[in-house]
Amino acid sequence: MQIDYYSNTQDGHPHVVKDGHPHVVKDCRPHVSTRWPPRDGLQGKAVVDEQAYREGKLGTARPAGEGTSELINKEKLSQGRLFTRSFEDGLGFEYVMFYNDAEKRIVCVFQGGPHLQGMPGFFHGGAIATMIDATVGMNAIVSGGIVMTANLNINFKRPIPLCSIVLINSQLDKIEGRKLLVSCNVQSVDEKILYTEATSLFVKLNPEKEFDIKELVLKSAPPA
Ligand SMILES: CCCCCCCCCCCCCCCC(=O)SCCNC(=O)CCNC(=O)[C@H](O)C(C)(C)COP(=O)(O)OP(=O)(O)OC[C@H]1O[C@@H](n2cnc3c(N)ncnc32)[C@H](O)[C@@H]1OP(=O)(O)O
Repeated sequence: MQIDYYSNTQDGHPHVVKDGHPHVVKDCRPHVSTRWPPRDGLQGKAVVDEQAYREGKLGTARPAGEGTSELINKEKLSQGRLFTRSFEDGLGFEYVMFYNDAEKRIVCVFQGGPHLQGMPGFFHGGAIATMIDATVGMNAIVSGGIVMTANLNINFKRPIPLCSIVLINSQLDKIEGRKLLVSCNVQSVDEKILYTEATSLFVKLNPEKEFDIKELVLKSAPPA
């Protein structure tokens, strides 16, 4: 068995496991300790300035002493959790993903809980969008490495009943340089109802940049 992206599967981090054919992507438990951004076990180029992160400087808009407020303080950052793993068991996002490496696609079996309600009795559109982003995002990550969502287009065709089980079928369509185009649909388990369709664009973070995530945080800081 080969473990990608995260070498430590005991620490509560999400991780990707390649396990023969089809490859299986498992998002590990317990979700309550899942943290983002990842700090341990990330293979390859670090995207976070570890020292700055530990010292709580990562989210500082400007160097201390210039009278600027902290964007994100160390304590709050340390409480970070993967959004889809931030609910109590059964109340939020319950899912497992199966990755087929040969076909570059993921099937996600998703059962949302009652805290994802929008219109009474149906899922909130944002919850559906989150699960779509997580699935196409994982497809892009396992296909291309560290990426961020640049564009996500969703057509909601039918409301999805709360607590029902659905399939999210995701497919890598094209890679153009740093851009990965991934499409997906959401269907009932018997594949008779098409609930949602989506297309997405993911961009691989620029390898020329030294601190990608840090730079993004700093760029996003509101004016002092
Ligand atoms: C790592 C291990 C993880 C392991 C597991 C982790 C946990 C499990 C996670 C599950 C998966 C969750 C997945 C969620 C992922 C998010 O939700 S990410 C959060 C939402 N996204 C964001 O906040 C991104 C905000 N945007 C940005 O930071 C920047 O715009 C980007 C996307 C990084 C791109 O910036 P850049 O690197 O400077 O790229 P840039 O040079 O501007 O553009 C590159 C190319 O893309 C094109 N492009 C860029 N944006 C667009 C756009 N919106 N439309 C069209 N084209 C565009 C450009 O035109 C350009 O094209 P070419 O000229 O090359 O043909």
